[in-house]
Amino acid sequence: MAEQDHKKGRKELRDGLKQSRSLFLIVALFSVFANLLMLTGPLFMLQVYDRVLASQSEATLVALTGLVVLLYGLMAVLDYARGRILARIGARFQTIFDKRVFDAVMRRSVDPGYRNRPATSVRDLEAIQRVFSSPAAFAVYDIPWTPIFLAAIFIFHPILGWFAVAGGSVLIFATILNQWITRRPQEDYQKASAVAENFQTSVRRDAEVVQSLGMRKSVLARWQENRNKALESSIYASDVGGTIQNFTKAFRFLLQSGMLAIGAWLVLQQEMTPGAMIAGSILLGRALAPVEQSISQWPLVQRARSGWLALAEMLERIPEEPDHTALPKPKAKIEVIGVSVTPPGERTPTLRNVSFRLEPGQALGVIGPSAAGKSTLARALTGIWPTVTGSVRLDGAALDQFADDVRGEHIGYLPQDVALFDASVADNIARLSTSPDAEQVVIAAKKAGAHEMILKLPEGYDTRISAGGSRLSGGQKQRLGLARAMYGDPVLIVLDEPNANLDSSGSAALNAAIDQMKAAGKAVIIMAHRPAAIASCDLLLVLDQGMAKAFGPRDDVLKETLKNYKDVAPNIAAGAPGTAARLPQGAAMPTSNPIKTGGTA
Ligand SMILES: Nc1ncnc2c1ncn2[C@@H]1O[C@H](COP(=O)(O)OP(=O)(O)OP(=O)(O)O)[C@@H](O)[C@H]1O
Repeated sequence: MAEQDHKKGRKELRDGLKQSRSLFLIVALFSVFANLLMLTGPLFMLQVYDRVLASQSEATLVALTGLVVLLYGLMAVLDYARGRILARIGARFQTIFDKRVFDAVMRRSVDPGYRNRPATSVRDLEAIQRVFSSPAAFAVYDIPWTPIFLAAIFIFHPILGWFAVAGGSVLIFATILNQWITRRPQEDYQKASAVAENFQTSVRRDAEVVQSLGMRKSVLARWQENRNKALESSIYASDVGGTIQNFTKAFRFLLQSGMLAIGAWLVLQQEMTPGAMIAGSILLGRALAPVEQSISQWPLVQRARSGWLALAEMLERIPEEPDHTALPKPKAKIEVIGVSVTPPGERTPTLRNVSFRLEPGQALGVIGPSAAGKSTLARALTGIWPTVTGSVRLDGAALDQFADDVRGEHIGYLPQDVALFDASVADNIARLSTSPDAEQVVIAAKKAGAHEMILKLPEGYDTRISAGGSRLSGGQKQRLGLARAMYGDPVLIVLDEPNANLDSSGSAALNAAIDQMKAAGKAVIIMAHRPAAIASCDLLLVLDQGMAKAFGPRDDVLKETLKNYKDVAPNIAAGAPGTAARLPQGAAMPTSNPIKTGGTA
C-alpha cells in the first residue's frame, strides 16, 4: 500500500487528532520544561564536583541538594501530567473514531468480498490509542532535544561533543535500520495472525458441523498453517529487532564509558574539570534516552503505523453516510423499475432488468428455481445491495433517500439465514434497540404467531439466546425472525423463504401474519419455494436466471407457468406446506410458452 494513497482517509484521521490540538500544545510546553529540568542532574554534578568538593562547603551542598529535590519533584509532576494528557489524547481519538470505524466495518461487511476477510479496523484504532499511553509518545516530544543536549556537550569540550554526535548518529542509524528491517515481518505477522483468528472464529461458529463431519484434524491443520506463518514472521521480527535492541543497549553503555574515558583524559590534560567530565556523561545519557526508547517501543509504533494506513484506506473507501432529509412515513407503494443488481465485488449481474409494482394491501410472491435471483432481489428491495441500473422506490422515494436506520424501520426483512444475536428474545425482536418498546415487542411477536412459542421458553421474552440462536429450533428461529421483521410497524416486509423451517401451524401463522399486514394496508414480498408460502399472495413474479419470466395475478401466472398446476393449486389454496408440490423449478416451466415479463400490476 503506497503511503501517498488514501489522502482523504488520512486527512480524516489527522482532523480527528487536530481536535486535541490544544492538548498537544500543552504537552509540548510541559515537554520543554521537563527536558530543561533534565539538565538538573548534569548541573548538580558539575556544582558538587567543582564547587562543593573544591570549597568543602557543607552549606552549599545542602542548598544544592534541596534545590535538586525540588527540581526533580517538579520534573516528576510534569512527566505525570504529560503521561495523563497523552493517554487522554489517545482515548479521545478512539472515542472520536469508534462509531465511524464500527459503522464503516459494518457497511463494508455487507460486501460479500469483505465479509470473510479479517476485520482488524477496531484493533487498528486501539493500536493507535495504545501508542499515546506508551513511552513512545514521550519519545516523540523528547527526541527534538537530543541534538540540543548533544550540542550542550560541546560547551564542556568539542572533542566530547564530536564523540557524542558520532555515537548518537550510530544509534539513530540503528533506529532507522530497525524500522526498515522489521516493518515487513511485522506486517506479515499481523496479517497471518488476523487470518488465523478469523478462521478460528468462523469454525467455532460452525463447531457442530466440524464435530459431526470429523473435520477437526483438517480444520486444525489449516488453522496451524496460518498460525505458523504468523509465528515465523513474529520470530524473525523479534530476532532482528532484538539484535538491534541489544546492540543499541550495549553501544549506549559503551558510549557512556567512552565519554568518561575521554573526559578523564581531558581532565588529565587539564582541559576540563572532573565535574564537566561527569556532567557530560550524564548529558549524553539524557540525549540518547529517547532514541533508545523509540527502538524498544518500535513494535508498538509499527503496529500503530500500519493501523493508521489501514484505517485511512477503509475510511476513504467507506465515506460517512450523508445526512438525509427526513421524509414522512411512506405508504406501502413499491416500484421496481428496470432493476439490475450485481453482488458487490462481482462483475456479472445476478438480477437483470426486473420491473414490477406493488400497491398498499398487496402481497407478491417471488418464485423460481435455485439461483434464480430471489435473494438478490430481496437484498435490492431492502437496500443491502445497490442497484447497478434502475431503481427501487418506496412511495416515490429511491431507497437511498432514506438513512439506513430509517429505511430499516420502514422495511422489515427476514433473511434466508435468520441471524439472531447474543441477547434476550425481546431484545432480538426489538432489533437490539437500547430503548426497546415492550408493548411493540409483544405486538410484533403476536403478529408473527410467535407469542405462545416465546411464552413456553424458560424465561419467556427474557430468555437469553446466544449468537446464532443455538438454543432454538429452526422453526423457532424463523418465527422470531419474522417477529423482528414486523417490529416497529414497517410498511413493507420482505420475507426470504419464510416457511423453510415451519411446520403446518407455523405456516398458518405466517399466512395469518401476511393477511394482517395486507389488511393494514402494508405490502409483503415473499421469496418462496413452497406453495404454502404464496397462499396469501395476490401477485406472482417468476424469476429465472436473474430475469423476470412472468408477472401478474397469482393464479394466472401459475396457470401459465406450471405444468402441474392442477396438482399444486389445492395446496396453494389451502396454504399447505406440502413438500411434494414444489413451485416451478427450471424443468417444470414450459419454455415454449411466451411469458409476459416486467409487467405492472
Ligand atoms: N454473495 C454473493 N456473491 C456473489 N454471487 C452471489 C452472492 N449471492 C448470490 N450470488 C449469485 O447470485 C445468483 C442468484 O443467487 P440468489 O441467492 O439470488 O438465488 P435464489 O433464487 O435466492 O436461490 P435459492 O432459491 O437457492 O436461495 C447465483 O448465481 C449466486 O451464485
